[in-house]
Amino acid sequence: MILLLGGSGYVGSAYQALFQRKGIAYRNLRRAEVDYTHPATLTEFLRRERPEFLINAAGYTGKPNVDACELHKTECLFGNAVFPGLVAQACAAAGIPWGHVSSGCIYTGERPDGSGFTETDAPNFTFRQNNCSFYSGTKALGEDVLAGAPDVFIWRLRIPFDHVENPRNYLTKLMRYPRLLEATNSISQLHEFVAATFACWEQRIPFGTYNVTNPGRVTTHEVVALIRESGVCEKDFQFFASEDEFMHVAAKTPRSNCVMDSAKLAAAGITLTEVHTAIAAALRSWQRA
Ligand SMILES: NC(=O)C1=CN([C@@H]2O[C@H](COP(=O)(O)OP(=O)(O)OC[C@H]3O[C@@H](n4cnc5c(N)ncnc54)[C@H](OP(=O)(O)O)[C@@H]3O)[C@@H](O)[C@H]2O)C=CC1
Ligand SMILES: Cc1cn([C@H]2C[C@H](O)[C@@H](COP(=O)(O)OP(=O)(O)O[C@H]3O[C@@H](C)C(=O)[C@@H](O)[C@H]3O)O2)c(=O)[nH]c1=O
Repeated sequence: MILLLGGSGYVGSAYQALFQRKGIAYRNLRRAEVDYTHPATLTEFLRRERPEFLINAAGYTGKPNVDACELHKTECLFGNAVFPGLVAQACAAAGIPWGHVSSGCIYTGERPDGSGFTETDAPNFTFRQNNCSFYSGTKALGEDVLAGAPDVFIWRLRIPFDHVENPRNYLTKLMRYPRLLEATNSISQLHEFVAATFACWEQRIPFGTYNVTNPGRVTTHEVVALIRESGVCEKDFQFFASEDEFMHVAAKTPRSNCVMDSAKLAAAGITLTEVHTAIAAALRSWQRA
């Protein structure tokens, strides 16, 4: 049995859909049922139920976006930085291997030579640099807390999108925001992300940190062009003149926009679709809410 934490959330729901499609036995544990954020409760549960693998898709994101984390710092720090450490302790005590959903939003920009950040590059959008949102700072701390933990995958998801209209879906966001920020990003097709991360366990690739983004990079203008070509939304998309204007008008805290390199995962034999192709495919099978 696979134990899923946070399975009722946006990312967790995609894991549930994957397991149901593949006929994999899993259990979605909810805090309301068993308070898995309480260390002794989680350890006891793991020792009793003995899942073969645990996926931590629980965390604090802020809704509708990370701006909300600036107002809920205690929950954000606990959910993203303290809680992963508690899961690590419980899994180590019970001898359960596991995977943690982290975020690529602990980077900004690209490498000095223009290439994407690899897993060996230190995050540069963190409390250490004092340039980040509270959310990104806590996600980077969560990775710090897990440094050296045994038998854990750290999977970096970035700005998820798929074919289903949803306020959390990047494509929906771009269609609904009154004005857009021009940026270059590596992003993750949500269903490819959950399939690729579970494949890490199924194929028993080495534990460690993996960037799980669709290969390549895409600009906001390119995504908008794909949306318009698809016919899903033909509105006249408006852009901010600069990041300063975006920060002044639409955001409370800086956003991570960054390019990531997913070659480590590919070298382990797990591949995702090239990013423009994946966006076009999502738009081709677009499902309205
Ligand atoms: N959505 C995104 O854009 C991205 C998300 N991520 C990461 O993926 C993980 C899941 O995100 P997402 O699915 O969007 O989040 P959601 O808010 O949709 O779901 C998170 C789930 O986590 C559980 N949970 C446990 N502790 C907390 C807490 N302190 N605060 C809030 N929820 C908690 C809840 O489940 P219950 O109460 O039922 O147990 C909740 O349903 C997070 O770690 C996030 O940082 C990474 C990159 C991008
Ligand atoms: C608010 C806003 C954002 N944007 C841009 C900024 C950025 O490039 C992109 C996403 O910004 P948002 O504010 O929607 O999303 P944000 O909350 O920053 O999204 C993040 O959520 C957390 C949970 C993560 O871990 C990230 O990977 C990412 O998905 O949209 C606009 O173009 N216009 C807007 O009005």
